[in-house]
Amino acid sequence: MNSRTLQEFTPVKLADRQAPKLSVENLSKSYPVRGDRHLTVLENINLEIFPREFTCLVGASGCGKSTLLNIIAGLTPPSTGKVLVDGRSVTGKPGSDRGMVFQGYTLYPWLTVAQNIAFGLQFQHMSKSEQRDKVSYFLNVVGLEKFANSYPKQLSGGMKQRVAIARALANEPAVLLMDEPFGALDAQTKEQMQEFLLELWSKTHVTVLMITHDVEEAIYLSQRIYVLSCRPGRVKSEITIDLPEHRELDIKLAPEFVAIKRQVLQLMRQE
Ligand SMILES: Nc1ncnc2c1ncn2[C@@H]1O[C@H](COP(=O)(O)OP(=O)(O)OP(=O)(O)O)[C@@H](O)[C@H]1O
Repeated sequence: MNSRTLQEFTPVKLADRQAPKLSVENLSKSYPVRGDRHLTVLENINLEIFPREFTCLVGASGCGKSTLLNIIAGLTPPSTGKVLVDGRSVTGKPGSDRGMVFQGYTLYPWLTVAQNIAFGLQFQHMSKSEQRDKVSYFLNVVGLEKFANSYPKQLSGGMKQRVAIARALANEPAVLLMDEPFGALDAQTKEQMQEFLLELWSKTHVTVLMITHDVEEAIYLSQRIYVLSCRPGRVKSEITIDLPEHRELDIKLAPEFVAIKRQVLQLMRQE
């Protein structure tokens, strides 16, 4: 395989931060409402996401999280401000720089698991054998080798999201954007997927920006959390999650975890 392998990724301590991988600068979004009035959904948002960091954006329902992620992905235009990946302004749909995983299952039902993962690769200059190598590599990464020839309808919800994550990772995005990827899963599968995602991140150290309204999920997965205020959505607080990088699910019961959860919930309740 020509592309880098997962083993080549090594974690970077927050203290050794490089230039941000993704920045959002002075971004606002308004929608026209009746007459000549406007509804401001996002106001003057500034974010920096650093290489190999897992960052979550939390906020109450309706505060503009999906709108912000869709703007970063290029699916919705901002009213003002800009989004930069590696210092370059980005426009247009998600591509090789920004991979996207949505809450709903977005696999192509007529394609097998392997074909779904390969989907984006056909648009890259890559030979068939390179594509095959890459697909089997990412099938292995998400633990679905035995399901390569299955169709999405034969998979559970958690497995479908693993395929969606593998498809996004196969394009080697600079940043992986995730919009409530486990929102549709039952509580037990959700925890299994959180464990899976954290393990995957510790192997790949891919740069992730994920939105969720589940505070526990955000703390468990992230190194840093941005808390959004509501109406309009503004960055209310930035919290560094000072927990060990290797986390078991039981950490959710640890006093230091509960203290961070209390802090974040209090910030959200003040809305
Ligand atoms: N196309 C649109 N036109 C007008 N208002 C919109 C449009 N899209 C979103 N909004 C408004 O923007 C606000 C933020 O919506 P958004 O879906 O981004 O919030 P959210 O934080 O992701 O919510 P949730 O957690 O419930 O998914 C809402 O008040 C919504 O009604």
